[in-house]
Amino acid sequence: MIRRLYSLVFIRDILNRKVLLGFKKRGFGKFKWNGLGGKVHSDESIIDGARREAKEEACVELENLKYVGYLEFQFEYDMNDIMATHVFCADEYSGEIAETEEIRPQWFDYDKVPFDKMWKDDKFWFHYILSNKLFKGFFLFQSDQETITHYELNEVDKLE
Ligand SMILES: CNc1ncnc2c1ncn2[C@@H]1O[C@H](COP(=O)(O)OP(=O)(O)OP(=O)(O)O)[C@@H](O)[C@H]1O
Repeated sequence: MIRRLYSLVFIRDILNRKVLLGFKKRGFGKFKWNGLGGKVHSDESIIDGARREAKEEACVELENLKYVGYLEFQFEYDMNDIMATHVFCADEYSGEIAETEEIRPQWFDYDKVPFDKMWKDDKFWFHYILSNKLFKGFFLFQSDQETITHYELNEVDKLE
């Protein structure tokens, strides 16, 4: 079994109850809204990977990242491969959020998150992002990348 490491980052505007999502213009998850993030490189820590992706994808610099969730994704077309995704939140940032060739960033009200244009698992765990709870989950998708065959999801007290 191969576990590949990924980061996924949600920037929150707590005061105005908004969350920043990015519209993916190319690659895996193309034309879906998601957090910022991507593959963790072999020469960096997971949190540094999260910071790097936020900068690369939306030109934003993040200091205080909170580790909030761990998600594993598996697809029936390759049962030997697991996408091990470490999910982070950030409530402050510096720099100016800007569109890049990969991502079009946009703020969404907490109650207008576009779940119908996101990965199908997102609506199961997104409430944890908005309520400051820690979570762990596993989602098995059919090869169409749209149908969830099986999932497990739990709130946890701590993440290792
Ligand atoms: C299946 N259900 C899913 N639900 C929610 N989020 C999902 C996801 N599956 C993948 N993700 C996230 O999507 C990003 C892909 O990253 P990805 O574009 O492959 O990485 P990276 O930017 O390094 O790639 P390239 O530079 O294009 O090679 C990464 O944050 C990863 O955690």
